[in-house]
Amino acid sequence: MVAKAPVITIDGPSGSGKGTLCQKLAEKFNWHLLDSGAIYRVLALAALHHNVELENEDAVSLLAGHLDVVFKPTVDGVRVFLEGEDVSRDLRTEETGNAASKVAAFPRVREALLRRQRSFREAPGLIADGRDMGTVVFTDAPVKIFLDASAAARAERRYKQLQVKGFDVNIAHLLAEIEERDHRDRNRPVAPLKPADDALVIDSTELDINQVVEIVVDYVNEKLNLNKE
Ligand SMILES: Nc1ncnc2c1ncn2[C@@H]1O[C@H](COP(=O)(O)OP(=O)(O)O)[C@@H](O)[C@H]1O
Ligand SMILES: Nc1ccn([C@H]2C[C@H](O)[C@@H](COP(=O)(O)OP(=O)(O)O)O2)c(=O)n1
Repeated sequence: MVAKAPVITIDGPSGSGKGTLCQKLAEKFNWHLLDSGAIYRVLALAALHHNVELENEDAVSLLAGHLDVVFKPTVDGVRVFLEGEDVSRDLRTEETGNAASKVAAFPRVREALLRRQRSFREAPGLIADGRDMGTVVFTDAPVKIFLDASAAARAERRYKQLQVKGFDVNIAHLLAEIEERDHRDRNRPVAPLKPADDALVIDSTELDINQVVEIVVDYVNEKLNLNKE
């Protein structure tokens, strides 16, 4: 039997730094990258484009099974196309994040997206970013990380990030949205946001991104014996 490619799962709440960490790990190890949140975000946009109500589980799971999404790496990062249209900018708003969190609460939607997410697992390895990467999608991953930070720190990070991108944002509003999304993601009955039993939990509230990367790279090297070949 051919051994499956290794996976490093990075789960955690919004603004904890998952995307930034995953990008750096993918570059360092030259592994593939799965941004599972982007798939839920694209699905939410598809529902809006097709006038499908976010509360309609039947219709949204049907859309999930037929989602026409393409991730195109460019020099400025990955661009995302929904049915041929570049939706990269719409994808990153808090409204889209919130809508994604709503459709992601449906069990049949999650089921419909499982195979698509697992298809990203290819040699030499995969860095998987999300909420349930270590608990549901890649339970056999040899390295699992749960990245956390206080809600206030995460709202401030998101505020700066969106401001730089030219979005008109309000920090109190962002904090309220992050708390609402956390609550929904952590309390849904299927695949709730929580650390896997075998995950290393890192609280990044007082750490900068380079410190987080260093902790994770040391842990990966130890777990996968990358330095001992
Ligand atoms: N440890 C950290 N300290 C300060 N800022 C961070 C840290 N990690 C990430 N950031 C910044 O916070 C913002 C949100 O990070 P991101 O990786 O998009 O989080 P997530 O994918 O978990 O939502 C980005 O602008 C990123 O540069
Ligand atoms: N594996 C995943 C990834 C995202 N989701 C849902 C829940 C999240 O609130 C939304 C958006 O996720 P995303 O990772 O893009 O959001 P952040 O960048 O962390 O703000 O999608 C999920 O349920 N399971």
